[in-house]
Amino acid sequence: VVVGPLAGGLSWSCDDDRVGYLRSPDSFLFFVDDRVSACEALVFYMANGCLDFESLSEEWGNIGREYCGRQFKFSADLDRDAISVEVLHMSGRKLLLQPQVDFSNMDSPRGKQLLHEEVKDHGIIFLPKSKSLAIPGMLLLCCAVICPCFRAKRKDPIVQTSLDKDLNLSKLVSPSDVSASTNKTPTTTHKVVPSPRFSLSPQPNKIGSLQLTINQVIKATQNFSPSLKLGEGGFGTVYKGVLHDGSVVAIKRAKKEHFATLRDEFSSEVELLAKIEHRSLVKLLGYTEKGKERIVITEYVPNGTLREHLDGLNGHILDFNQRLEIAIDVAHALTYLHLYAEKTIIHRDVKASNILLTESFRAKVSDFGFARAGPTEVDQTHISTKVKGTAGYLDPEYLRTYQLTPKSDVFSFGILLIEILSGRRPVEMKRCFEERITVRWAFNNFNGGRVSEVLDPKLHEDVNLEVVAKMLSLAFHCAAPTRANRPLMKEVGEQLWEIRKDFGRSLRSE
Ligand SMILES: Nc1ncnc2c1ncn2[C@@H]1O[C@H](COP(=O)(O)OP(=O)(O)OP(=O)(O)O)[C@@H](O)[C@H]1O
Repeated sequence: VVVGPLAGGLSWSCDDDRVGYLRSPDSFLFFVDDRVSACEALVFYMANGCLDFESLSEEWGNIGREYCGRQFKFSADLDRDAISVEVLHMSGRKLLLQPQVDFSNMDSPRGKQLLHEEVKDHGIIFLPKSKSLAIPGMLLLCCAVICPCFRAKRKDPIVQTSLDKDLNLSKLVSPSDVSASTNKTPTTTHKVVPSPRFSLSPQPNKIGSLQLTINQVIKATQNFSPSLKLGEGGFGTVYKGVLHDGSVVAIKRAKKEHFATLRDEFSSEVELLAKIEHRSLVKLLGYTEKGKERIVITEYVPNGTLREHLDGLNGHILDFNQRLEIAIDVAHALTYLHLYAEKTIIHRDVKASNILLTESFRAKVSDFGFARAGPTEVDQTHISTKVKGTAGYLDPEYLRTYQLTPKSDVFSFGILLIEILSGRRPVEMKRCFEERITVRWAFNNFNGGRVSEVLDPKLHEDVNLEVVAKMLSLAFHCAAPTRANRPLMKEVGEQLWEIRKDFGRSLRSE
């Protein structure tokens, strides 16, 4: 990705790369061959201590250069053994690029935490110069740049088939499915301590509030009538069911032919669903098993999937406000799963076709077939498990290391946010090469100041572009290649709330 040295410039080594740069009293220019990866490269080299810190002296302080459509200001703080990179304001994107992390008191516990955690925020990246932070070489960069293509090559992403079902990816599946690990990696810092605050554990012998016999299920679905079929997923077929009291439910029937392999997923879904209760999560109502039938009964959500609505299949185009509300609902649902359920729950398959919409276009996250309980011990940073999820939404770090944390959901959410804004699927193979990987295409447009290009052309309204830019910026933050650089889901929700306020203000000032 990085080529150099430049004519008349300098260069240094970073793993296998030679990093070229030019510097003058007032400029600092990296030379890379790919605009998209340039910022990632910069962050990567800094994170790995590959910048030539030794030659970094006072004279290097406060030098800047417009770069990637942004203005980076480098400041060496040799006393603190650290370097900061500040993104300066650019016209038109002032708010977006405002520093969001206050480093004024680096001696505070939070300051120390930042110093040691290698935190990147929108406005400032503050990195210790210690090389102990070294992250496995170019893999990180590859994840940022190549990984979307990597996924696309393996599976036609238009099909959006779950990886677990994708034979091409079976090689990626770790033999150790459930081995919890307490191994720490230098980049893993957010420990998840589950709070029992909203524990809603059912009786062990009674899952859900609705106990139906198989015969009642057959009656409710008119013997699994095709006319009541709502859809089909990897684990089974979903039917609309009408109970004797007239209430409507969704009934998911496991496919018999895959029953043996699906048993785990089904029971995982049932166990996890039974423990959660949130308005933006599809509620488990009951579970029935008899012989080779496994039936999950959930709340019926009547208005189709988010993906269908983005495609305009229901004859209705979601307006910007509805899209923002949907993003907020999903963020809240995931925050609940990560923080407030009895155990930390990682959904692992956040995508537009797993977001169901109510009649008033509020979102409910569904499909817990891949969901896993997250780390349970305080010093446990991740669990090691098979890679499961859907091509295009998969966290590259999880794909590479098999280490699962709630940040994998954050990555998928970032991809989903771009999907919500653009209407495009994460990978669209029928488009020209530059536009196939939606996150990359969006990032290019964003950096080129062409925010409006990213907006779904089906949206027939004038949306304040600063609001769109903020949402995009948040999406890219979520989809950072390494989990340490992603926000927590709770923070994502908080930022979306702020964006909603801005959006409201922008409407009032029109
Ligand atoms: N609770 C529900 N209410 C209404 N419709 C539902 C409900 N659950 C699922 N559906 C419909 O059934 C379809 C299949 O759902 P399911 O969760 O089994 O699979 P999927 O998420 O589409 O695919 P996969 O499981 O392979 O990722 C959904 O796309 C949706 O249209």
